[in-house]
Amino acid sequence: MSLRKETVDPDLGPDISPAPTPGPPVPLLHVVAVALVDGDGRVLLQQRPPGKSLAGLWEFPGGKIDAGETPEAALVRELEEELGIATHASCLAPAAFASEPLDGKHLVMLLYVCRKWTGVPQARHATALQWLRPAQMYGVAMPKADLPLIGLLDALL
Ligand SMILES: Nc1nc2c([nH]c(=O)n2[C@@H]2O[C@H](COP(=O)(O)OP(=O)(O)OP(=O)(O)O)[C@@H](O)[C@H]2O)c(=O)[nH]1
Repeated sequence: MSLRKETVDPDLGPDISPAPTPGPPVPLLHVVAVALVDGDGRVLLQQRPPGKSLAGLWEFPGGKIDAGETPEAALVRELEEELGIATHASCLAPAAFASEPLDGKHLVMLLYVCRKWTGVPQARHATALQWLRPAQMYGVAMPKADLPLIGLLDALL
């Protein structure tokens, strides 16, 4: 027996979303990432290195949030580790998020925008770096979770 109440909102119409299916809980993978924006409105992408999952794809710098870490602290740490640049939590503006199944888990990725940092980004972990305007990202090979973020950045920046 379905416990769902069948309602028809006159403005929204019937709720046609599938009933939630009971199943094992899905582990969430909490990730932070950033659109670093330069003075010309271009955003930094880095290429995932061979040997890592999704190798060869272009992504926003960032990584997993460690246990006990705030998202902002994780991003400041990742930017130092991956690119050798320094920024502050106060320079990270929440912008968008991605939610996508990934390798048996469910990725929840918080995307920030940052326009202020010190140092010149270096590819310490990535194969390569490139600066692109959001409109130029539509043809770039990026992780599936990132694709809805391109249009959002295009509208935002
Ligand atoms: N940084 C980043 N990760 C992304 C993006 N899109 C996306 O699906 N991911 C996924 O989010 C996860 C981030 O993990 P990661 O492996 O980069 O994290 P990490 O730097 O902590 O690496 P490590 O655990 O190997 O040390 C990966 O599964 C990656 O594929 C993105 O735009 N940026």
